[in-house]
Amino acid sequence: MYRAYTGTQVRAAEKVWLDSGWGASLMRRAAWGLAQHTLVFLHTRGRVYGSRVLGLVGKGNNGGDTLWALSFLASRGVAVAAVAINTEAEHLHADGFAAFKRAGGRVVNRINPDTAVVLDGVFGTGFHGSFDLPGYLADHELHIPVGAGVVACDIPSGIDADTGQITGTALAAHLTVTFGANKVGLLAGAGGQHSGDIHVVDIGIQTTLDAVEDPWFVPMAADILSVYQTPVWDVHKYSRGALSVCAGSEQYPGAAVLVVNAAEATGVGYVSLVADPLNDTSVSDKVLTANPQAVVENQVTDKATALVIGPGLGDTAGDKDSASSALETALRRNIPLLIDASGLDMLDESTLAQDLSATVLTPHVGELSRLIDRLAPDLTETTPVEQAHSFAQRFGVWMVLKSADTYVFSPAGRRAVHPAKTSELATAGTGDTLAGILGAGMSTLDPNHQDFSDQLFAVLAAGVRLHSRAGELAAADGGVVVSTLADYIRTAKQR
Ligand SMILES: NC(=O)C1=CN([C@@H]2O[C@H](COP(=O)(O)OP(=O)(O)OC[C@H]3O[C@@H](n4cnc5c(N)ncnc54)[C@H](O)[C@@H]3O)[C@@H](O)[C@H]2O)[C@@H](O)CC1
Repeated sequence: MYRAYTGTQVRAAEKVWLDSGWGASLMRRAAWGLAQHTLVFLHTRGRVYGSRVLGLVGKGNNGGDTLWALSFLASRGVAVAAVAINTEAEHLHADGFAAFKRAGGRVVNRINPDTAVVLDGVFGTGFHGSFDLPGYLADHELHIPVGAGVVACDIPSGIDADTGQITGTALAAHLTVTFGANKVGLLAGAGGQHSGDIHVVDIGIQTTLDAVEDPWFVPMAADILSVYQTPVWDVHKYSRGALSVCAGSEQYPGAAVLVVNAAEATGVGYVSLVADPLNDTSVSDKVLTANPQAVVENQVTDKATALVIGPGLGDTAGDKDSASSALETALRRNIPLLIDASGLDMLDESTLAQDLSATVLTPHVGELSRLIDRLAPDLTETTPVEQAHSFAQRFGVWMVLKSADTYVFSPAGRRAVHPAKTSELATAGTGDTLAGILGAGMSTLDPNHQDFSDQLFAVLAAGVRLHSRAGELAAADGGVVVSTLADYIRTAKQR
């Protein structure tokens, strides 16, 4: 996993250096990095010498970076110009503007149609509230040529660097050159859809960022390998994880099939479906047809090392009794427990008062909202991401929030974000698949291990990445069909 930071955290880290007189150096390093990446970008799109680059420049330090970068580009034979946005030229960053003019830069109020690259340097991490940059450009007849590339300085203007929210509108960048570290606003929410390729420029504040106690973590492909790889040779079926699954009903038998298929594809030693075969075989027949190796048991047995409960559960009295007993057993035995979908409706004050340090809730945004209405109506946070973070800490429970992006929150407030990679996973049944993947990973953990919390965090974040990677592979292969997603899990584990 790599670390990403909120804009606020990066600004705080920068301040340490600014207060000791390093401001000008930091800006020059940032601008140098922006210029170098812009040169490479120009090169891939055609020529550098004689090409035109125009800066959209605001009055703050983000504009200052951009003006300095334009001055560096001019020294490589690029024709540079700038438009002052939402301010007058005399209010632009003084040193940056002086360097820009020394380099032969011109302030203009039209965009030359031959412009190859537009640098977006209107707002950076100092942005707050709302701004409509595309609207501003249209109002001032500043038309970005159709073929021009857009390179954002630090962050596309108008994105909240803490959250990725865009309250107004923003220009979508082909490339964002960001400073110090990757920012959550470039990865999450709408911000993630506007930042294009991201390049991080080291401006010399790394030691300060390393000391930040609550960064965000972002899972990578390498985490799938390290967490979900096939174990060493001296294992047996139970030590590889024995997952109990309490899912499916006469009405929704497919949910249980999807959970079990995904768990098997992820790699688990033993899967047991909790069902009463004497009562109703509609679920167990389907699970056994798809997975003959699965076992049907009428309770969570002592062999189980984790339980997934909730997907597709029915609402008959028998279904509810069986699910309550499974939930109670898992909590009493303190095995890792994943509660999804209708299982979330089983939570009440008394469940939430128990030790939930090995329990993971996996709501989507609608389910989270219902959970909060029912069990924490006094939460003051307003966005689902903040609410899930707060809910996890209040009740000492793990949360995996499923939205376009997926978020992981630990009871101690540790947090990970997996940015949306494909919208193809927004389809019924993918949540059941995720539950199966995470359940398989959780079944290998021992809640009494001293590193359990770190291990569970890694299992959840890497599992979310694995699920997404499977979706990406399926999408590239013609589209996600949930019943075959498990096949792509196997492939995703190997790459
Ligand atoms: N000072 C330094 O040494 C460094 C600065 N850096 C750059 O500085 C940027 C941050 O610079 P600033 O703090 O000057 O802030 P910005 O350049 O992001 O914003 C500039 C101005 O816009 C105003 N503003 C904010 N929201 C607005 C809105 N909705 N409508 C209209 N005006 C609005 C702010 O009040 C501020 O005066 C970073 O993103 C980065 O590009 C980095 O290069 C690192 C080093």
